Amino acid sequence: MDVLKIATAGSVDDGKSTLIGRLLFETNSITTDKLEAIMASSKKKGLDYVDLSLLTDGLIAEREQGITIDVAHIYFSTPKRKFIIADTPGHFEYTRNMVTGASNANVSMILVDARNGVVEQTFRHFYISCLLRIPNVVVCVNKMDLVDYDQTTFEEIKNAFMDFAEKVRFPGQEISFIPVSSLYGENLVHQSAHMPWYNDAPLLSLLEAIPLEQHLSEEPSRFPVQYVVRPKSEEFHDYRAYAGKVASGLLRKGERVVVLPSGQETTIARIEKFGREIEAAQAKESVNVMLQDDVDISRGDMIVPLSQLPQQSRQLEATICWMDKKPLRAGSTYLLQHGVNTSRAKVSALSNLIEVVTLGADSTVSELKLNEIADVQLKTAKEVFYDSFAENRANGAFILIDEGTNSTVGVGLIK
Ligand SMILES: Nc1nc2c(ncn2[C@@H]2O[C@H](COP(=O)(O)OP(=O)(O)OP(=O)(O)O)[C@@H](O)[C@H]2O)c(=O)[nH]1
Repeated sequence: MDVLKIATAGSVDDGKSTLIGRLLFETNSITTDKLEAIMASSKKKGLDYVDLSLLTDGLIAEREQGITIDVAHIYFSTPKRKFIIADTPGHFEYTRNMVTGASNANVSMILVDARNGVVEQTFRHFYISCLLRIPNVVVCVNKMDLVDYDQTTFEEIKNAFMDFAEKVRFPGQEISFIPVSSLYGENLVHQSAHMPWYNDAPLLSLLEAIPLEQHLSEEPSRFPVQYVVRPKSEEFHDYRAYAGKVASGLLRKGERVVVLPSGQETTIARIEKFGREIEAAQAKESVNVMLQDDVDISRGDMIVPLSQLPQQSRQLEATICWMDKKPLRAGSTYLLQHGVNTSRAKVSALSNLIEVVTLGADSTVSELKLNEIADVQLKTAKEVFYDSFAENRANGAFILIDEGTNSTVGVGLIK
């Protein structure tokens, strides 16, 4: 069964936790003991309904204690599909979590409170969804019960959103709107009786029907080597394979390839998956690759087709989303992690600070503060073999790490 990855976003109190809780409840994804616990705490809080937001809020509390993960992943499934929701807190300063949670999402689900309409945070989340080239955006206009299920309110929000979206969306990006009430479970799994003017599918049906990305296999093929397989046993002493996950494209047996960074040419002799030979491996498949010639390969090297070589440089131009309290300044040095490779990188220039709401760009930038987005130029110590993010999501993104604290401080999308 395929898996749809959803990144959620909204401002504080838009109802994200309630929506996710309700979706889990209505798809029977909550265990009896959890449900009983939620019912008990709802009662204790004096509520006359079951507060399903307690379910995901509980996960967030667990996460905050755990410290190690920024984004909670919530799993559920229907007979048609499996779903993973990356739940990111809605607060302004947590946009960074949204960036890390959303980086390989199929869908960005953006919540809008029907009473407040489109707010700055909505623009920001949509802008980031576009930067990350998330192919589907679903805007849930929530709390429709609090605006008397009014169609005009919904249409106005939709128009305001689209006025902005038309300026930043990329070709092929799908945007849908659904009026919902998460508290009462309307238009989530079942059609709402209160909104007969809305004739499209409820949220779950829409999520079940979203096509998964097919284009990954059409991208240039990139195979980063995760480790070299050389069994110790006598019986296998000639066996040598390179294990990894195809980052993009299609890797074919018999294809002429180049090993980077060494530049040695060879041919793919055999591809194995779970010990069985296959003719080709596609994006996201984990396989062992065997080569015709004895080449020297180590972890972090990349196997690419001779006919589709990536760019190669020590100077990168990228759009950066900054995620650290300490601002980014020109001249600073970071660790740049690109796939399984790392290199030290120095910020040589900063430009075009994006004003997300007005879409203006300030060309004179001295520093980049938390949550800000701008263009940077980087000089790396090692050669980087990259594609532009627009061409190849997997090989066109990197993160910047602060060497002192070892934390991720920025996400870069290569131009
Ligand atoms: N009337 C009404 N209230 C709702 C609806 N959805 C959520 N709420 C209420 O709005 C408040 C905030 O909901 P949450 O689900 O906690 O909001 P959130 O977006 O997860 O908030 P954070 O976790 O702080 O980002 C709660 O009191 C919910 O009961 C809705 O559809 N209708």
